[in-house]
Amino acid sequence: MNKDLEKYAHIPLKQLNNRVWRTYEGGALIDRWKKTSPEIDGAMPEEWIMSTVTARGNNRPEDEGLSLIETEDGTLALKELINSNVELYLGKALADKFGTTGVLIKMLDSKERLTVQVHPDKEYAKTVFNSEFGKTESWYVLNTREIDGEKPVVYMGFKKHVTRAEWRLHFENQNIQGMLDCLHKIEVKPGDAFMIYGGVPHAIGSGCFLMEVQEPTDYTMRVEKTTPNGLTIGPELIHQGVGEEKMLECFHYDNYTLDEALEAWKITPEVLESSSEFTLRTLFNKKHTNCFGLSELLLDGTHTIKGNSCFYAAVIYSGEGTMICNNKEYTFSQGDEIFISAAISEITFVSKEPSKILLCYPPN
Ligand SMILES: O=P(O)(O)OC[C@H]1O[C@@H](O)[C@@H](O)[C@@H](O)[C@@H]1O
Repeated sequence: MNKDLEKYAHIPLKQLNNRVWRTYEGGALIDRWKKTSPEIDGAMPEEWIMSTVTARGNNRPEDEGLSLIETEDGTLALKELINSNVELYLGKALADKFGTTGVLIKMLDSKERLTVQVHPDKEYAKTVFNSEFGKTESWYVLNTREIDGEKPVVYMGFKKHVTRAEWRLHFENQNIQGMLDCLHKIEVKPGDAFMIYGGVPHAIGSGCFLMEVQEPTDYTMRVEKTTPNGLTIGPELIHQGVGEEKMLECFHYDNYTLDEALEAWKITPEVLESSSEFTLRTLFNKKHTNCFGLSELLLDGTHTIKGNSCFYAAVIYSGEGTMICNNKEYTFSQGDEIFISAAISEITFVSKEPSKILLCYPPN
């Protein structure tokens, strides 16, 4: 424990940009959101937020994915700050239960379709990876673009006719169109929100800029050995070292009509509180999962957020203003990613321009 680092638990902490390599191309809309130019689609299509976990890629830097914070003591990993006093930063409940943040947040922008994939549920994660966390995730679509005339879509869930044997055959034959035809294809627009539980097959189509709040692991089982852009995916990234047979067991072979799929996974946001100065909406909450939460604050004035003894992250999607915290004033603006530790009992956000602030919560 480093006592000197405890002081940072009492101020809002802005993280440095934190782009991560993936197998798919994209990222121009992350540049646009960050107001950096030129806006470039490339191999770093994700921004990882409040990350205390590293990314799994081949021949990539060992600490890729870890969030860094600029402080008076220099640039420090968020993980190091938290470890200086886990209870102070994360809150007692989380400190006792996991000892880590328990959540990972990403901004993801796809120029090409991602590979068809699945993530572990908690049971698979425990038995196969000896991990407390699987990778249940959620998508909140923020912006879209049409790429090569293709409407933005996502794929999820097995259609009614799909069997385990058919899925295996498509994998063995690398029949990508066959795999895509097994899944429901859903056109998306900004504001759409989906839960993607561990075990559910899915793929994000091209042209989706979304926020993903998820369990904090990077376990992805991919069934495509070549990406749409022609990149070869090595065995390690196909099955994470557990072999193809075990990889195929990660899927839940449940079948859905399109209506059943939408009913199970598409979320309707609900207004929690509103006034002439703000609207607070919940997207993902206890009704959907206890792994994480996401709310959205639309601010045109002042609103105070009381702490509830756990940390959260405020991601500024648009707008600018000030935050008043422990009698000091700090600025916020579009593109900021702010860690607010459990030690902060309240923060007052005052907008200078109408602002959209995404509030991401840990497990509850
Ligand atoms: O398989 P690649 O292209 O690396 O993409 C992996 C990405 O897939 C998405 O569906 C999400 O699960 C992201 O959290 C993940 O980073």
